[in-house]
Amino acid sequence: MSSSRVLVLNSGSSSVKYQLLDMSDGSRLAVGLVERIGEETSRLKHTPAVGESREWTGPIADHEAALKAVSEELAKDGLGLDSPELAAIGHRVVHGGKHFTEPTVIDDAVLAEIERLIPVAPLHNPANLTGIRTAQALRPDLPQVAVFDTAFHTTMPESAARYAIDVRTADEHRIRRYGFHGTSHAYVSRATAKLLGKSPEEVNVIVLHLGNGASASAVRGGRCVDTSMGLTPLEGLVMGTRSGDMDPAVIFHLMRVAGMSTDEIDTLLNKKSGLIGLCGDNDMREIRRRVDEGDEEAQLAFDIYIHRLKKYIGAYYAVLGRVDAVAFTAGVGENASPVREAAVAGLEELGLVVDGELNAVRSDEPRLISPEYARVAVAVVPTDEELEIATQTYALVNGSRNLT
Ligand SMILES: Nc1ncnc2c1ncn2[C@@H]1O[C@H](COP(=O)(O)OP(=O)(O)O)[C@@H](O)[C@H]1O
Ligand SMILES: CC(=O)OP(=O)(O)O
Ligand SMILES: [Mg+2]
Repeated sequence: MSSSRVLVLNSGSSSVKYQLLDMSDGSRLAVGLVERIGEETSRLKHTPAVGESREWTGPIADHEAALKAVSEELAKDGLGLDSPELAAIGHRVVHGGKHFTEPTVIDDAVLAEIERLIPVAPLHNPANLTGIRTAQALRPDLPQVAVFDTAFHTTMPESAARYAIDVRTADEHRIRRYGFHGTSHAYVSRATAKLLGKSPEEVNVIVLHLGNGASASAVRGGRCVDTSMGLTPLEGLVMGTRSGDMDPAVIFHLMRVAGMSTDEIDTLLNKKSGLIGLCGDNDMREIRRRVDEGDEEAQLAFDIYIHRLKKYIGAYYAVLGRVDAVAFTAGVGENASPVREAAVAGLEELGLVVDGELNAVRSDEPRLISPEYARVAVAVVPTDEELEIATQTYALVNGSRNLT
């Protein structure tokens, strides 16, 4: 029997997203999500390609229990992890440091390196590790592949990757800018070139990945030359719950003047800042609803979000020199037309214009939202991290690296 199926696991801090794909034709056999892991009201939603979606709510204590529940759901559709048709399991791993520039078959040394990087990705790498270990226990015979968020950004020049701090201290503690969401930036920059009818080598693209976590990247001819996240996924844009850029002296001030501990400040900046810290909501739908009702707190949060986004568009325009396209992606970028409109408003002199009618269209397809005359294409390009992880995983276990 041919084995062309790949299971992709994207384990987040309190969720697991998964997809089972048949790589002979790229079709999805099942997709699903377990959220609120560790709470009493964990929720599993499983959607097979054939048949109805199933939902289940109840306590799922940890990522190990979540994966076992996923495996049971798959088995009900005859798609269990014991299937001989499964070729490999692909895992999203958020922090791969400087070392991992390519998808990698996981062995003990790879696991040890992912574990060593926990201090710089405390929300993400532990969940990724549990996902890998549980999957290994269920199918010890199968290749398990790690696809790193950081890999696409390893092409950044030193001038973009280094912080201007003492070189010896930085080297000793491996402090540099790694960047994240790389799988999405890679996929979306290639899909944007395709939308323009060009090859990735021919185009310069600014990718704006705006989900709950958010990051921007500058991609020159298919290679990342700068990105907004740094040592950890805290730097850069305003996010759902993370502050993004700020004067690092804010931290000393909070320690000295507010008497806060390191852990308290970590929680403040990662979980209680960004949109939720500014207005109490981190969901852009809710923020726009409040803005439309004249809520000033929500309006200010929106304005701060847009101001930062616009600064990065300008910065990456300057880094690239010539820009062929600006691509919006992820939950906010794909759905929130007011964010897209506001982010490029006033940038006509840079060749950036959004057409109101095109921007209002709702679709799952990659599409242009700039008028034909515009010098720079503005596009909405849905990301598909799971498909990209499956493609890279399958290519690696099959010995070919041809990505489309
Ligand atoms: N229709 C919509 N309008 C505005 N924002 C949306 C819409 N749908 C989703 N979002 C935003 O997308 C976010 C989630 O994006 P997603 O890319 O799934 O993030 P993550 O992978 O980080 O969980 C939500 O927090 C919400 O703010
Ligand atoms: C790296 C990162 O921020 O990921 P996510 O958006 O999934 O939290
Ligand atoms: Mg995401």
